[in-house]
Amino acid sequence: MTTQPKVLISDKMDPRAAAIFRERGIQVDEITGKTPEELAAIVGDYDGLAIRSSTKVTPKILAAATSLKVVGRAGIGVDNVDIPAATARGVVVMNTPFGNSITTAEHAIALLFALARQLPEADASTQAGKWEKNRFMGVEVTGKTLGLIGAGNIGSIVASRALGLRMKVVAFDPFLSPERAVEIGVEKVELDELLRRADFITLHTPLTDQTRNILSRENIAKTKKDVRIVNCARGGLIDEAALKDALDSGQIAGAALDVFETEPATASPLFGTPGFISTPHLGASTNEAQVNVAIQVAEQMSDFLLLGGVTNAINVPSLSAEEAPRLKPYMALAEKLGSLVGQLARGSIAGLSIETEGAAAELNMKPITGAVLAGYMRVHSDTVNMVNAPFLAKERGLDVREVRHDREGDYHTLVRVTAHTQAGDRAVAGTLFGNAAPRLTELFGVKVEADLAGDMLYIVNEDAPGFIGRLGTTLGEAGINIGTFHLGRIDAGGEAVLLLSVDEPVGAEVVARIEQLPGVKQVRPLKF
Ligand SMILES: NC(=O)c1ccc[n+]([C@@H]2O[C@H](COP(=O)([O-])OP(=O)(O)OC[C@H]3O[C@@H](n4cnc5c(N)ncnc54)[C@H](O)[C@@H]3O)[C@@H](O)[C@H]2O)c1
Ligand SMILES: O=C(O)[C@H](O)COP(=O)(O)O
Repeated sequence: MTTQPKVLISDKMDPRAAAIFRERGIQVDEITGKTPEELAAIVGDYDGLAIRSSTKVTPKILAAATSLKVVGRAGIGVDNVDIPAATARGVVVMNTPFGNSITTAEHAIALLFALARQLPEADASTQAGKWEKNRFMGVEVTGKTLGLIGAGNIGSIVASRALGLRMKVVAFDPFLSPERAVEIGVEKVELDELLRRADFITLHTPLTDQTRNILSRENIAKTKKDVRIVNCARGGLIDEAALKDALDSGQIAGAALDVFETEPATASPLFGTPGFISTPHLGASTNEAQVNVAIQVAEQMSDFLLLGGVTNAINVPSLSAEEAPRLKPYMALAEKLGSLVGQLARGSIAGLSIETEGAAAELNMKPITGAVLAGYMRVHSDTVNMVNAPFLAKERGLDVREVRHDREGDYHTLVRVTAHTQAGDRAVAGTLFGNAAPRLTELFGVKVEADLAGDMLYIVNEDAPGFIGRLGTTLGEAGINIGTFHLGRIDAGGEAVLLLSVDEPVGAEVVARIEQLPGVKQVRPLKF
């Protein structure tokens, strides 16, 4: 007799989630508001953990969750889940990528109006018995320019609403294709131009290494005087101290934050600053959105626990039980190649071609393509997964081609990913050693043999004597240990490509020092 799976709902969720679990024969407990220690003490009993943003699924919680098979996030952001730790423990992490997008976009628009007309201050003043009609002079939004940082699901909905308000929308998003920009009615611009032109700025990116502090002190200083800023995405996208200084100095006219660097934000230097508005991470808090995400997460988790079906998983591909063992190493290879292309991309990529050769050509290509796209797009968005990556690629106008070759090549099995850019085609390829271990074999026309794992460093330099010694000294002086070293070149004395694995990330300062070495053309830290 099979035992009934057990799910713990550890954050406040619409009751429909628990009802669905029960209807499907899953035991469910709703225990919310626990400290990490209290959660660690009880989580070991459960096969599934259903959460929103309050529960932090840390390595400690995962270590205590000895029966856990799936974490279901009723919402979008999974930055409260340690994905590598969950993956290492074989725990599937799934989210509901679209259920609360409209609601969050509407909150951004609500905050935009609240800033434009100083609604919270006017309300407080009126209810305090003052009738300060002359104190609150607002601005119209009609005809104003909205700067959208991040034009994904939520950003594009915000754009549609802003266009309806007769605003002009300019967007900065490296993944936004020119065609998609036209489709959603925005003008694609670089960040500096957005900062210079926008009367209102709204942020809709995940928090990644690239987006952290995207509104830094330096960038806030580049904004148009009297700009108004809205953040309903993630704390950490804006330098909060710099925001406070810009409000105090009058550089910016207002700022509305739904999300904070540290949450719950029960104290902040921003509180009480004139022109500052805040809400306690309410972006997704409407009845409609909470019903959507609760139903969706409970259905997805039940399908997984009862039937093995995988939908909207962040860390595993959707696969049938028969295909899984053969495809698994290929998907690891494909994801690494996609990630390599994404991390080394310069400028906009119009399309990707994915080719298979030898044994790989006999397999179902869809999961391989999904893994390439997930690796490629995850560099910029932690919400991309195997299931939604192909959909998002299509939506954003990325031309994806799959080619299966019958020919025999140098390797018994090969996957090649070619990025089509304005500057030409750039290809990377890899094979499986022992049918299991992913190995890079070709990097932009240069033959290499390298694992893609952990922290790495990519360097292009002029092939000349003495360089490797100077590079070793520079890394050594920075206390960075080299793990493996792979060198490839087309011709002696021409251009050489180096791929190093290093024991710790190479920071911006060390990268700058390497860039100063004679003959160096490009340096890029990579992470796999
Ligand atoms: N406040 C809330 O309650 C609430 C609710 C839902 C979602 N969110 C957050 O909103 C954010 C956006 O969600 P989404 O569903 O639109 O995600 P999404 O993945 O659909 O869109 C994110 C967009 O950001 C872009 N992007 C990535 N890196 C960028 C960079 N360096 N510069 C500019 N753009 C970049 C991506 O290309 C993508 O188009 C997420 O962080 C999510 O967690 C907050
Ligand atoms: O990423 C999300 O979906 C939002 O931040 C919503 O978070 P919440 O579920 O805690 O409201």
